[in-house]
Amino acid sequence: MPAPLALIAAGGTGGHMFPAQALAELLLAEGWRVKLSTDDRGARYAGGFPDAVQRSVVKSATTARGGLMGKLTAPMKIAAGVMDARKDFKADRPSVVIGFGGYPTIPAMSAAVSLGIPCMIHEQNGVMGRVNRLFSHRVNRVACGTWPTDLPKGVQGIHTGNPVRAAVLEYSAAPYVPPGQGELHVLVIGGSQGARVLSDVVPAAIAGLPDMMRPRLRVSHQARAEDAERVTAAYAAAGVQAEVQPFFSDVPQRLAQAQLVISRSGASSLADITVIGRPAILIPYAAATGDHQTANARALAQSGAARVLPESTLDAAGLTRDMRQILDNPAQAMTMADAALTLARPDAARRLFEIVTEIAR
Ligand SMILES: CC(=O)N[C@H]1[C@@H](OP(=O)(O)OP(=O)(O)OC[C@H]2O[C@@H](n3ccc(=O)[nH]c3=O)[C@H](O)[C@@H]2O)O[C@H](CO)[C@@H](O)[C@@H]1O
Repeated sequence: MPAPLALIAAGGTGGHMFPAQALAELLLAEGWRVKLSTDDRGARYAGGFPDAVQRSVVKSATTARGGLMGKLTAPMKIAAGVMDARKDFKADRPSVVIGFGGYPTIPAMSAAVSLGIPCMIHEQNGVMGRVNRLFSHRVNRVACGTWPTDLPKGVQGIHTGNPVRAAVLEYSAAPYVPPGQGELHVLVIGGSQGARVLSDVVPAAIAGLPDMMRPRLRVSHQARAEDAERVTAAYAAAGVQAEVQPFFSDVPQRLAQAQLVISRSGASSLADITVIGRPAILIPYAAATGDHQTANARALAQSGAARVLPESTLDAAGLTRDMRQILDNPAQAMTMADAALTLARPDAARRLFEIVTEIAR
């Protein structure tokens, strides 16, 4: 008998793909076969998936954003995608279908529901996304990465946490070195696509730190390619050593080394920060659907793991003050790092796997 097949559907941003990758890694380790269904945008984030994961790139409704023509043709594209998925499922006979949200999951989730294949969704955020909402009443289980989560009426969620990649787990609860008299490592990350606001405000805030502190700083700043030059110049002008990249492939190591993290509050970024356990200043993306990044950050703020700065009141001087309160205060930094660890769910992938085995046919 061949090993059971799990069909994982995810797409759009890295935010949906990274937790999917974590579950795929565990399923393979447990002897399952895994197939990933995503669209061409999601496929750009599939590089980290193990080679053993089969890939299927679906026609997705993401093109619905492509102006009036895109909107008019979207229903047809979705219908064609569902038909393709139904055909594939009849041939592949997956034992279970797991959706991680995003438009590219519509074909797989629709096909699973209509063919009666056991299926579940994982919602990463503190407010459930549009596509997951569509299916939340029709799947066998709803797993939640953030807790509490704003779910549609009548939907019961199971708190699993957001699974993190194996590379993050390697540094799970790695000892924290609080800020002292030596080098001070600051990691600035904006999510899978970077964040312009961090490039606008963080270098200016760092330039406002005391003369005695700046030469000791070692900043890793993720900036969009188009912002990289001015960010690099701003750090150089402030006499601060900084590495500026559009995407750091070694974020887990950099997190482990950091005395302080400044970040958006995307679900996986927060999962990484809590699993490794580092103090953070969080700047939620105000335009995220349902303001879910503010909801994501709430538990960290309430437990004292992070300071949360709303974008509407963000300014360089205020950020400088918040940075100093952490970098000048090792005991406070240590307390924040410990509080982050109390929210960690390093076993999130395992919890998801348990639900998978419970519902699989
Ligand atoms: C702008 C936006 O709408 N973002 C959403 C998107 O997240 P988005 O894709 O922006 O970001 P997440 O924070 O969820 O994930 C980013 C991941 O990339 C890693 N990383 C980041 C920078 C870097 O240089 N290298 C690197 O490896 C982080 O450590 C993290 O593991 O989907 C998430 C899950 O639905 C949501 O919570 C976010 O609100």
